[in-house]
Amino acid sequence: MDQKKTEPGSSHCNGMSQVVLYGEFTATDNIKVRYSLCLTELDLTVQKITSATAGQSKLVFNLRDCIGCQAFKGDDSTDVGAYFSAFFYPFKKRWMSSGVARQRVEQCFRVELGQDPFANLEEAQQWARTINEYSAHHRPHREGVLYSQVRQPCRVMLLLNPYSGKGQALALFNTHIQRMLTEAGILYTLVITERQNHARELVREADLSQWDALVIMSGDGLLFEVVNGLMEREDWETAIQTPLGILPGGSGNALAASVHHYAGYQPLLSEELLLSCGFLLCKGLVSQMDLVSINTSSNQRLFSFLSLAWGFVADVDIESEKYRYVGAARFTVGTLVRLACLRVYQGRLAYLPAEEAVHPAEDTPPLPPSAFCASLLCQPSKASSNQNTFHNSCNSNNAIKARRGEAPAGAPRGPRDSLLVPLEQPVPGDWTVVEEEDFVLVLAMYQSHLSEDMMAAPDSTLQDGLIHLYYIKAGISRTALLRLFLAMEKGTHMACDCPHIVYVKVRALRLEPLSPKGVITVDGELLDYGPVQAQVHPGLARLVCV
Ligand SMILES: Nc1ncnc2c1ncn2[C@@H]1O[C@H](COP(=O)(O)OP(=O)(O)OP(=O)(O)O)[C@@H](O)[C@H]1O
Repeated sequence: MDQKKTEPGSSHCNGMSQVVLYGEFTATDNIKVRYSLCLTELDLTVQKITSATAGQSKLVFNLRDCIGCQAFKGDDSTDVGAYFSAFFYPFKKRWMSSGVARQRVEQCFRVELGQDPFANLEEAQQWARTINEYSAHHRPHREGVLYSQVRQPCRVMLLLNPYSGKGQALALFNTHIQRMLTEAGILYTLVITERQNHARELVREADLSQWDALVIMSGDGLLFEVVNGLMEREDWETAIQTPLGILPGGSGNALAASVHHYAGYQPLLSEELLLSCGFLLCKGLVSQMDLVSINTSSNQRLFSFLSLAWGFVADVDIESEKYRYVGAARFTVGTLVRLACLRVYQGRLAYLPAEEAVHPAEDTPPLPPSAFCASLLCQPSKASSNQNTFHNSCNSNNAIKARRGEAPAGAPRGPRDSLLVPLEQPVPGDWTVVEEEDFVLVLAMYQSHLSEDMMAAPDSTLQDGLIHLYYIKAGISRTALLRLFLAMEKGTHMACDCPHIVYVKVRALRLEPLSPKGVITVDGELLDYGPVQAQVHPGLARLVCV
């Protein structure tokens, strides 16, 4: 919101863009207070014109900051006037601290052109309609990013994990998000998850034609469930195109922080980040998002939107679960604890450098269900050779389905991993095999943030078709490692000139841990420990963002 002085009695707008609507209305609580309103394609200028206050500052609201405008009749049936309210969330200086954050500003006016209540309501509706129309026009121009708009009026399934973060997601929804959705005219159904995998099962079976977006208010773990639930559907190709939205309610909130960062805003934490993500959701712009397929030797195939981690980062993520009550600070506590007992992890790492790869988008036709089954699921499992009845019947059912050209029940589907060969075979010749076998961590990122305050991959964007691979070689001192993690807050860790950290942009990778025990995480969730390989699939999903 800008504040500009104007000449007494002046009623013209900024003079920069064409005036779309002009009108004079009163305050809602005092009809003696009059305002002139001037709407252009870019902003709404509000100026008090009451004689006693003439010459006061005028307020200019940028329509880019507007999430909605509504017209309505007053509660009093004898009132012939009508009303309209516009809802803005401009960046404003924080109270008692530096920096800016989005803050809510409502502008409500009373319309009384004459004694005809219908004419008054029509005028209010015209203002609301026009403000909504021009607010929706604003689309950022970012190279290589194509935005579309969520269908209007928008119907959203909002999935909320009540136990995520410090267990306050529902309270935060009630205090911060509910009102915003109403202001933006978004129709939503709130689903509170009851158990692990509830969201995954729900989206696997849901009639997606009922929803224009699936929004997750939780940590990254619940979105991971939703992505994989969508990819397990027979119609995965269209299902995964359902726009996804993220509202930070967890402790990591890496995707939410990344989305906020991609919009070009200063870093925000906690409720301020939530308000920013709520605002982006209400604006409803959608862009493509890369997914990475993760394949394990235990025949797991998963789709990941955030990260694959082994070593220090994965250990901190899992071990710090017990400090959940401190919220986002759990990672700091976990990092300090693990630093105190720093470990070296043995393994082999290989990758396909980005410049070597044929762009996977040009080379990834959908995987025929039978081909997938042949390559991954129908290999005899240890369980089946142990005469496990459930697995035997399951495998034979799957084999029958494979012969019929159907995918096995519950099997992840998705595009073919054209850059990968089976884990039992050596990596292709154009891959780079890392010489070292002793690591402190391996971290593959495909979003900028690892948590709200850790910008692990500052160069990453939503749809760059890249995996940003970092590894830290053994031999790094505790102090140097701590310095790297502190620099990660601003994404300046590569400027630390640490000889132990390596960063490469890749399209696929393989990791074979040699240490008998360890932790591998995907999007912060535990993966079966063992050899794993991954390939990026550019723009496979869609995300509400700017
Ligand atoms: N009602 C529930 N009860 C128990 N677990 C749940 C429930 N709903 C979801 N989950 C699971 O809880 C796990 C953690 O969820 P989520 O990632 O949303 O929160 P978080 O761990 O606090 O956040 P972050 O990933 O940002 O740290 C996920 O594996 C999810 O499947």
